[in-house]
Amino acid sequence: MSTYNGAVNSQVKSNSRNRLISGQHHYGKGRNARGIITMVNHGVSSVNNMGNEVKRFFELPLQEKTRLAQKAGSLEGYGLEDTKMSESFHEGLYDIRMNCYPPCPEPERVLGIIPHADNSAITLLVDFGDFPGLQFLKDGKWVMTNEIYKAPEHRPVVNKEKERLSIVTFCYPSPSIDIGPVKKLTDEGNQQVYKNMTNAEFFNMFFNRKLDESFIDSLRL
Ligand SMILES: O=C(O)CCC(=O)C(=O)O
Ligand SMILES: [Fe+2]
Repeated sequence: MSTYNGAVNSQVKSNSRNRLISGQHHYGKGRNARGIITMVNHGVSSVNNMGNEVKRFFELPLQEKTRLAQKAGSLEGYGLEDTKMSESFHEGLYDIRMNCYPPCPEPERVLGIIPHADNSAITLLVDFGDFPGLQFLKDGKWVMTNEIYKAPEHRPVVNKEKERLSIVTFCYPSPSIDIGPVKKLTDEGNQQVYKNMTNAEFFNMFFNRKLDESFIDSLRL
């Protein structure tokens, strides 16, 4: 891990024999704590094949990629039907995104994915680049934990010469589940900061948010 422009760079480290976690990047304490974990030796041998398939996908003609792409307003894309998703996962929802960052001679001018904190409960990211391509900022906010644990804000960056691919899996709780600050945390003398709602209501608010206003502030009580 190294710092760059006030952000923290995290990259997959080379394996040592049987450790599962090669890097735990925690920064801040208590209310400011946040973290990113790098997993190795996980035994999921298909990960490299996935990388090759993603590479093949991004090499398809633009027309073909557009045909399969995510439709506006839908969480689904690349061949999955809405019903398939809910049938397959009774409890939670999983959303997979494949990203391709082609090299750019002027990386500082690339817009790409803007700095953000994911709205998923857990994000699993497989990184197929061999250079640090994901940066974490120090100011994210984690709604469900009453501001005590915060989602790290991050942004992918592009390289001048090399392409980078990633596969990101977002894990969400069931839409009918009630989310809100964990009771134990508000019982400990901390005032509840955010509203309770179902995960479906949270998503509805998220996708209908006003882009010129702070989304996190709209969730406050
Ligand atoms: O591809 C990456 O390194 C990060 C992508 C990301 O942050 C996202 O898809 O939410
Ligand atoms: Fe993200």
